[in-house]
Amino acid sequence: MGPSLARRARLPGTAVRSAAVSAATSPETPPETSLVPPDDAVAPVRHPEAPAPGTPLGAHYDHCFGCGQALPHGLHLQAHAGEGVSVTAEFTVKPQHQGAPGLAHGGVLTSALDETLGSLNWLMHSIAVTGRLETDFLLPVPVDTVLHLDARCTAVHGRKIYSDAVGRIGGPKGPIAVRAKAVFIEVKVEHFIDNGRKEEIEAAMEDPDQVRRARAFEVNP
Ligand SMILES: CCCCCCCC(=O)SCCNC(=O)CCNC(=O)[C@H](O)C(C)(C)COP(=O)(O)OP(=O)(O)OC[C@H]1O[C@@H](n2cnc3c(N)ncnc32)[C@H](O)[C@@H]1OP(=O)(O)O
Repeated sequence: MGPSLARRARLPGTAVRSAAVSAATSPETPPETSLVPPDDAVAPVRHPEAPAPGTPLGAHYDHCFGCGQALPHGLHLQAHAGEGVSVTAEFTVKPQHQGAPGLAHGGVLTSALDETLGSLNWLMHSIAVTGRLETDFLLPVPVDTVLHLDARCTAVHGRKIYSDAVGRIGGPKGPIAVRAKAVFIEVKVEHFIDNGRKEEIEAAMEDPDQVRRARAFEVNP
């Protein structure tokens, strides 16, 4: 039998060293923004026309990796509006989401958290993108598991929207398998129009369904 992973000798050249130059402190890279809201941050405000608690939010864009139904390998995450600025969501881990054999890939779990956190913006009628997202992986998540996600916005400071989320397994009250904190940054719709690939932007803007067209960019009609 081979050595256990823990006992395996370190490969040549893989000794842990501290980086000589930190990308975060190089002149071109802005410093990391804290995930803790500053003291003068304000409470998030639920938009008066936000969907009532319990309402399914549906997919904001058919081709979204997180919630779209058009991608067979996507997460097909189903989110529901909660009280205040909160959402719940479910994501079932499928074989195409594996990292280690039979277990969900960590990046996929982070995507599920990102998508759930992103849908909070719909309740505030703001358009925002993920600026920073930090995930703690607490339990392995096997294939076929339903991940029960719960996200809430905690504070707003200028364009910065602070939020956190947990993902539980074994039921909505089960143990926390993953949790995340995030800062989303409010943007204008031009963020997508100017940066997205032309084909998809044009197709989304030509959608005759006004709500679907608006939701592709999470802009409330
Ligand atoms: C339609 C919705 C789909 C939802 C899908 C799920 C969510 C996603 O995955 S979105 C995709 C992933 N995210 C991205 O692609 C974003 C890429 N980044 C960018 O485009 C830009 O860096 C962007 C827009 C975040 C910020 O750029 P810019 O508008 O120039 O911001 P800038 O004026 O420098 O900063 C504004 C504030 O935000 C803060 N900030 C900027 N970037 C970040 C960041 N990455 N992390 C944390 N804070 C940040 C700044 O410190 C500043 O704070 P303060 O007002 O206190 O000084």
